[in-house]
Amino acid sequence: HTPDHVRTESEQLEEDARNFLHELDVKGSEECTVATMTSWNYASDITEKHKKEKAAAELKYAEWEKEAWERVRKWNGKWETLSDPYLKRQFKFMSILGTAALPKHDLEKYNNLVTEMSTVYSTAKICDYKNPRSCKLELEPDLTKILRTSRDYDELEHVWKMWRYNTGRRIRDHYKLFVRLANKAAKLNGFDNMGDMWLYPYESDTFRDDLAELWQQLNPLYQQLHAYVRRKLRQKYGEHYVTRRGPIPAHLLGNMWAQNWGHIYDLAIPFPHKASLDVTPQMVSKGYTPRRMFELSEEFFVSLNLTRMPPEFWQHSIIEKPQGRDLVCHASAWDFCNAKDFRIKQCTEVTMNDLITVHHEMGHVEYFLQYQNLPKAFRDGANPGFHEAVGDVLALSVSTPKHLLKIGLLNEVQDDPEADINFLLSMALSKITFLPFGYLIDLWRWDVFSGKTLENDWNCAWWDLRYKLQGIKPPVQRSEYDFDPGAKYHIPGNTPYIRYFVSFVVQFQFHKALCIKAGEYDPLDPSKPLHKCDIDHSTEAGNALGDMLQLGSSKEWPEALEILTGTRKMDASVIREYFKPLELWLAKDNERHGEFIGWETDEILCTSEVVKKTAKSEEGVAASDGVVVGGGSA
Ligand SMILES: C[C@H](N[C@H](C(=O)O)[C@@H]1CCCN1C(=O)[C@@H](N)CC(=O)O)C(=O)N1CCC[C@H]1C(=O)O
Ligand SMILES: [Zn+2]
Repeated sequence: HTPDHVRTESEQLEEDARNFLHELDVKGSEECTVATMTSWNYASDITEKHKKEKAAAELKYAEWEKEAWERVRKWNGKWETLSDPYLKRQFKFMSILGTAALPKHDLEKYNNLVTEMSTVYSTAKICDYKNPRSCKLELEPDLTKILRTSRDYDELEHVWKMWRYNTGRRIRDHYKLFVRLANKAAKLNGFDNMGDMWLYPYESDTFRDDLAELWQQLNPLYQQLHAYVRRKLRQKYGEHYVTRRGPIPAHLLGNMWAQNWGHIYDLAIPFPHKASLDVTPQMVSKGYTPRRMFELSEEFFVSLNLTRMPPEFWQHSIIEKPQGRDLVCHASAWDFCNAKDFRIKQCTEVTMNDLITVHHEMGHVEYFLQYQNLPKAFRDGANPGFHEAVGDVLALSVSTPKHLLKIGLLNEVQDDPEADINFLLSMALSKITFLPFGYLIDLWRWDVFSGKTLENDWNCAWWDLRYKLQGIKPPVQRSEYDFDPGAKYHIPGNTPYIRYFVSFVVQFQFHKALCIKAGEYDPLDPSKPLHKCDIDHSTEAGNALGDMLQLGSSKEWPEALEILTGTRKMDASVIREYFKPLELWLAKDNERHGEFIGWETDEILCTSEVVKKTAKSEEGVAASDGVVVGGGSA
């Protein structure tokens, strides 16, 4: 036998590879902690000082990434011969350098553009419609509250228009430079453009086709819901504003981007004499606080035998909007790469919608916790869509009337077909309405990165997609003077978006698998339909979910999906099964009202000219100059 100190050559190579990767892993995590901390400081307190510190830290981190990448490259030709797939996969991921491949001055410009666009978005304020002297309204909580609660057509139009005037329009030129530098970085990484580089984590060369197929399967259900909601909005606002066969004006849907129509549930509820399922009033009357909302979410994870939040989480998270300073209020979850410090930053309001967002963000942290001991190269979702799905899966259980009764937010559950339709409609107003939006954001961006959409067509290409997929239109005509994509966080924030579309499909596949494990769903038992399942306190379900989350990105996502659900493919039939009773009801209801399914228009939604509007005509200019325009009744 060979003495144990004499290894074969391949065993020696494997031993060296392990030591090499471990050393990079330790150093990489330390560098990541420093960079993340300065990013947190900027995002939670936007000042010149924090911006500078963040810019410096980003350059320093890029230097480390470049050094690590050059050391990995020295293993080219060797790492591919390793027998252990776990090691090979780490080398594969670490062979992609990212934007750090840019020359330093380009990278500095790129980073500053992203920070500048984010700052414009996060600090934008507009003048109040009713009181044009007050010009300090912010997106959170002011504008989201108006979009949620106002039923004043003109006030909604003012807010919708002015938000875009003070955000998207102001970063259009930044974005031009950003796209060029992003594509330069992509090419340095061997990709044709940044859109292709963004799809790399999905490890599939049929990914775009698979997405198109999913949308085809889901579009019919969306069209039925769209027709039904259009009728309800026509009843509310009149045929002049909401026509029988036309697209829906985008500012009437309860949300600044028309991505979630949950806040117009009161206008659309099918059976008004049945209990409303928006438990916001109960949350307020029971004295819910943001802290209580986070603890409620944590309790759900713990009831599934998943991991509790560490002390640092409660110590350092920001869960209520701090007063007296600018910050990025858009909710986010943070992993500080040290298996200790995990945070959420959220300007939480006491509403049901925010309770769902709390679960969404906590889902990210739970994933961070489940894979915290993996090598850094594997500390990601199996694909980015999986990361977006974790919290939403739990929220599917929390949203059920049965669960809301359990936690005292409903005092009775009516178990009858009409109550069922009311519930399914409330779910569809956030889950089905989101699908075309979740798909089109990166359809637009992929075409921008690939050059298929030219700079002069950016805004009208956006409205083509918004019209074609969502069946909505801008309340006022748009032009290439505007840049409406820039009014949505993820564009200035440079966060890919297709992950959310993937999540909204796979979260129902996860839900179904977990409900079977929890004994809460049985396809053959009509008393246990998928939409009534609540997995809370099921350790079988929790352990199965945990087993998948612990893989991080160490396995290709079809394998991770198979471990949990038994299938290797994204499958739209599960979300359609969940909403089946509603789909049948909508088809009948639309038929009964002779509703036109789909939309058409001969309006020009967006002109390709640059129609420059003078500031006066656009802004609710302060009354100090005596002329109040666009501000409604003085
Ligand atoms: C409210 C939520 N904020 C994002 C999220 O939580 O995904 C934030 C901002 C961008 C990335 N991000 C993170 O927190 C990441 N660090 C998570 C990770 O680690 O991958 C969000 O943007 N959502 C939720 C529903 C649809 C979409 C929207 O609101 O349009
Ligand atoms: Zn998310």
